[in-house]
Amino acid sequence: MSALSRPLARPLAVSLGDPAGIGPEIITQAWVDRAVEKLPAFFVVGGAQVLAEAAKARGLHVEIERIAAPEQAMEVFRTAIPVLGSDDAAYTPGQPDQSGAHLALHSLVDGAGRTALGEAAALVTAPISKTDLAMVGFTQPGQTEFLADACGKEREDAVMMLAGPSLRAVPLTVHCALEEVSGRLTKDLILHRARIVNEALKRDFGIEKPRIAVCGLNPHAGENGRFGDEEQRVITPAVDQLEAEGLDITGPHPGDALFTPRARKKYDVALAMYHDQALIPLKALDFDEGVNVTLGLPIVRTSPDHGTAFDIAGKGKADAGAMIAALRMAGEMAARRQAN
Ligand SMILES: NC(=O)c1ccc[n+]([C@@H]2O[C@H](COP(=O)([O-])OP(=O)(O)OC[C@H]3O[C@@H](n4cnc5c(N)ncnc54)[C@H](O)[C@@H]3O)[C@@H](O)[C@H]2O)c1
Ligand SMILES: N[C@H](C(=O)O)[C@H](O)COP(=O)(O)O
Repeated sequence: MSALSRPLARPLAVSLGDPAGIGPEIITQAWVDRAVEKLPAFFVVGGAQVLAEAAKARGLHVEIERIAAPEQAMEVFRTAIPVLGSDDAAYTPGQPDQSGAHLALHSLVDGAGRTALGEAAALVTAPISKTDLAMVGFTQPGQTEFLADACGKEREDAVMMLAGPSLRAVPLTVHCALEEVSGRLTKDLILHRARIVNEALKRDFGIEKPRIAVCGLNPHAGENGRFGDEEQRVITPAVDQLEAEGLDITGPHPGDALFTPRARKKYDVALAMYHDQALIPLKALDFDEGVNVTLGLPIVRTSPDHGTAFDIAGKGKADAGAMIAALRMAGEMAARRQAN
């Protein structure tokens, strides 16, 4: 048995996400599919009643068992969904409220804390609503920044990557208004995040020499300065420096041309300049299998690429594929770290 196929010594922690979203139903679906999908053992932090009702609404027959400590999940997972902690809320699919937001926040905080303490092999977060969490005291733009804070890292160190079967893409700037992107895009930011991506693809994905392709910001990568100068002023100097450091990196490439099927064969990851430049191609290609993974942290964290989907919650329509992919990827990354 290779080190990577050895079972994980600890379970994954799964945070519930907003209980009014599709998180609870796709978690229960993933548990039902655990054997077919060969998923590692996981426990959910809080929400036993929410999970039971979400499963029922989806027509799933699941057992739910409260556990007192994460290690109990390894055994319990075979026969029931292990749930740690007694936090709960009413199940009101599609109708988020403050008590649900409190539950989502507690689940995230506790799951992250336990993973950082080594009680779980990785953290898999179900989707939260940033708007609703902000109403109960969540101050960060998203879970990525929350986890940087929780792990005692700088915000710049936590790098969002979206990964699916067809593409890996990193937005170098993330949750900010489009008009702020140019100002936030500095040479230092590109250098810092590209180095983190390079190391993480080696360490967590086993890619010996990652091939990195960098997008321009402007149409046609600026068309030699006719449509903007960020390529000449900021992006090209950063790419040149990274190349001189020994990274296998090219660009800036026109952002549209970089996502054609032919171009995608030539790199392992695309560095995009802003959120939608990375997430539109990823979600267009791989929505039902896309994973949001945070690079650069001491813990492994993944999440499905979609949001709370309040419009379909509780209706039996939510596809659990991205959650299953997030659980699988977290298990593989944790196994790789366990082996090294
Ligand atoms: N990982 C996360 O925590 C995460 C990711 C993205 C968005 N969000 C949050 O979710 C909320 C809603 O965001 P949004 O509307 O932009 O995106 P969304 O992904 O929730 O929904 C977009 C569309 O895709 C559909 N959809 C989403 N997931 C699906 C699934 N598994 N199966 C079938 N259809 C699915 C929805 O019904 C909707 O029509 C926002 O508050 C946002 O901040 C959270
Ligand atoms: N930008 C992410 C997406 O659309 O998939 C999403 O908002 C999640 O971000 P956090 O993981 O930082 O919450």
